[in-house]
Amino acid sequence: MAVRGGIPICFPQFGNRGILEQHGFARNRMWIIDENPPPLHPNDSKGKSFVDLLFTPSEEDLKRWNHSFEFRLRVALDFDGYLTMISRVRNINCKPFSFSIAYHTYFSISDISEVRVEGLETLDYLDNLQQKERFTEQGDALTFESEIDRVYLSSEDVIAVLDHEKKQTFVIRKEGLPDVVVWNPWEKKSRAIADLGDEEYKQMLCVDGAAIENPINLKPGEEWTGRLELSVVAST
Ligand SMILES: O=P(O)(O)OC[C@H]1O[C@@H](O)[C@H](O)[C@@H](O)[C@@H]1O
Repeated sequence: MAVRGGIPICFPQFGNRGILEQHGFARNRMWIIDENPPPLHPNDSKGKSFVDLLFTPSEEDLKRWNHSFEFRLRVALDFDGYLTMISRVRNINCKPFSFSIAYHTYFSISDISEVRVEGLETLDYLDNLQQKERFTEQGDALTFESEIDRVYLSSEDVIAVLDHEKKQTFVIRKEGLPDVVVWNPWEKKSRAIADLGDEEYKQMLCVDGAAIENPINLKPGEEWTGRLELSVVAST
């Protein structure tokens, strides 16, 4: 089962890079509201509407991935339309563990042929369509003419998804998330995905802030923080 839209959290595994189900279990679990989370910086609350969520592994999860953790997620929206998602993962066990994470962000776009992505030029990437082999991107912004499923490595922290037809640009700002996944299933794979209409690939593009190539290591008691901020600006 997958969540086909919004921003599913892939954790503690990305894709099939591990022993767990595709993209890990966090996206298919119930998170609870965290009434009293450890404080964040005051700027993360000021002028924002937000909710704090908490996910801890069930007995069943622990049988398959034997690491106790607390995953806190703040989802905040401010008056200017900035959406911020702050993840805090704490190791509450007595042994270290490592994990991967991706904010699997589905952007709604006018038409895949009208969109380009800036910020990934000249980077190395792992191509999931070619056994995760490593390639280097050319100097141009990314445009789309066929299926794409890549993990771009160690990018700058600002990526832009420009939509010519809608005359708008999604701006992705990320911290603690060095990698960027770009995914569009295109026509053939869309037909095989039960919860995606045959033509819906044209109106979607996933661009995820992620930490995949180098998993994050947490010693007992340590906490990792990652943040993703999305905004939409008018463009020509
Ligand atoms: O169908 P799922 O599990 O939501 O995954 C969708 C896609 O997610 C992408 O992030 C992966 O790179 C693709 O390989 C995968 O097909």
